[in-house]
Amino acid sequence: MKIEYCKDSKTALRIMTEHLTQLMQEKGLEPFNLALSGGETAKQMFSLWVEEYRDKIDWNALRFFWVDERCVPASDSDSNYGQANRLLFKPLHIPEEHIHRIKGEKEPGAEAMRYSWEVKEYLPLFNLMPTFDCIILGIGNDAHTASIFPNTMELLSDSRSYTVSQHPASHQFRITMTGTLILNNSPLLIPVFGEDKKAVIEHLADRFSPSNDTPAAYILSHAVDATVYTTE
Ligand SMILES: O=C1O[C@H](COP(=O)(O)O)[C@@H](O)[C@H](O)[C@H]1O
Repeated sequence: MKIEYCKDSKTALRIMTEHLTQLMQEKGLEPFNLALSGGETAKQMFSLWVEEYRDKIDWNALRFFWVDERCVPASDSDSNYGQANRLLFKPLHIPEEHIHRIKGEKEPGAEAMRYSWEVKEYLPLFNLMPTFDCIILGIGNDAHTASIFPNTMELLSDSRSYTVSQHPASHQFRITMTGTLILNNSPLLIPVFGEDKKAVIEHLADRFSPSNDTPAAYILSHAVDATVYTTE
């Protein structure tokens, strides 16, 4: 695991995006299967991509999938897909057939199974499980990642690809990629910023242990190729 300390969040997102374009160039062949996260960090990233990367990324080569989704309709301001659609896909005219969304409006258990199948159908397999060309992960101020929270640690080693989770405070249902799929040989790019995350960031380099037993610590300790982009 590497940590890149940058002077501000925009610089961190630019360096992360250069890493993404390098991965795209290395793969060469289309399509490039990218899993997106949601939340505030993703909003900043989408705005930057539209402002500065409109002509610098081969958008047509990308196929978009999600790390997690809140179980709400796409029109809800909480929807991770809705946010990406408004801030990225519409401004860049991304074709609908390149977007593989999790349907947050459907019954969560059935949708988690359906999406696991959709991902399996489109992606190459590694260790009999789908593998993405890149996963952009987020980390919350409680050290959750994807929608795997400190009280749903069992989802880190769940053998399914996607399953149902629940936010510990709001009790909102979520559909999340499991730790097993996150760790299935995909490069992980992880932008993490903000005053409210300072305490989490301080522990990012620490190994997963009984005294550091958070979802983020588990993923970062087990990943073969993970880079965190943060501020000084
Ligand atoms: O709820 C979520 O939170 C995490 C972190 O989001 P942020 O707002 O702290 O940037 C995000 O990665 C995840 O996709 C989202 O559903």
